[in-house]
Amino acid sequence: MTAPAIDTTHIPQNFRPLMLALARGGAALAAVIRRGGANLGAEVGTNSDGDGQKKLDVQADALFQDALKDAGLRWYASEEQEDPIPMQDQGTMALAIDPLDGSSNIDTNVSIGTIFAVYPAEDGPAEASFLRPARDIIAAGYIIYGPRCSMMVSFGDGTQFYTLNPDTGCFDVTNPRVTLPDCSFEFAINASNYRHWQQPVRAYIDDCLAGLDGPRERNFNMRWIASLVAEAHRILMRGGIFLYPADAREGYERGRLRMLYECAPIAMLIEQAGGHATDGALPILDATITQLHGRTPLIFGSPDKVDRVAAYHDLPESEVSALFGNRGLFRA
Ligand SMILES: O=P(O)(O)OC[C@H]1O[C@](O)(COP(=O)(O)O)[C@@H](O)[C@@H]1O
Ligand SMILES: [Mg+2]
Ligand SMILES: [Mg+2]
Repeated sequence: MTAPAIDTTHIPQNFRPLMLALARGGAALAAVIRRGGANLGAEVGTNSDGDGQKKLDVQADALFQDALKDAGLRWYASEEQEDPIPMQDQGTMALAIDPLDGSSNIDTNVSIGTIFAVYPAEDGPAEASFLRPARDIIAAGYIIYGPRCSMMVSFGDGTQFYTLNPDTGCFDVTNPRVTLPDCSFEFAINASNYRHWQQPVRAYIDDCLAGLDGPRERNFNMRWIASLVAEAHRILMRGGIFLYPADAREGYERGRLRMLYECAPIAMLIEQAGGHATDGALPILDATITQLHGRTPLIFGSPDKVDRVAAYHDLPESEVSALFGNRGLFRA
């Protein structure tokens, strides 16, 4: 007897067909990535949002669309497709997916991933299933293709952690309930955009960079992988904070990351593990999704760190502009 694609012990019954299909798709994509070659990182076009599409972006999209064809989905919405694809007339769920996240890392053999969000399918056009309060999300997850292939998934009752066993092809349970630890003083942000950031974000990063000599009175370390899945995985493993804020570049007024299939699912995984995820001020999941490919600023990680960023947004301009000001009075 062949092993199932994922240990379903902790997976609610109604999600099992979907999770088995996603696990089969993830294991198949992991094998493609492991094999490499075949110009997987070659630019082959642009998606609806004007982003360059790599060969592996397109291949991953086709692979998941095929893997999910009998998984009980009514709609499949992808970063790589302008409009949602109808799947099964009787499907009860609608899935949004970033089939390949971190695609600038394909050629460099750095961790990349897949992110997915699941909503109940509603009657009417596809938009009725996807354009809605983000809190309507019923499941979220990512698969990380790194030195190990792992999956994090939440069905609204904690965040579950699985790792693919390459000998059996099954995602085994690594931890059925992940708690975001708070033992890290690492921040992740693309610091090359410093001059484009708004003042509260600059003030937050200035204070981290000042280390022992600044208001935080401790040294910080920095990471930037340019792969949201890999950053989220590190933060779920050991804490810290990630920021992709809005900035002054044209087209970045709402940051870079997409609400439907990047930010909302990562926010659910982080919240369900005890962390916070905001747009700088408000929880990501308290927002309404208004566009299929719409963006939002995203800040997530350990609650005290994320809340500190929100507090900086509430400070008067004079306070965030001053080098340190009275910001040492914040304790977190
Ligand atoms: O190059 P930048 O601006 O730092 O952006 C990096 C971000 O872009 C992304 O790669 C976007 O995802 P895609 O690869 O799915 O387009 C994120 O994973 C990452 O956080
Ligand atoms: Mg992405
Ligand atoms: Mg992508």
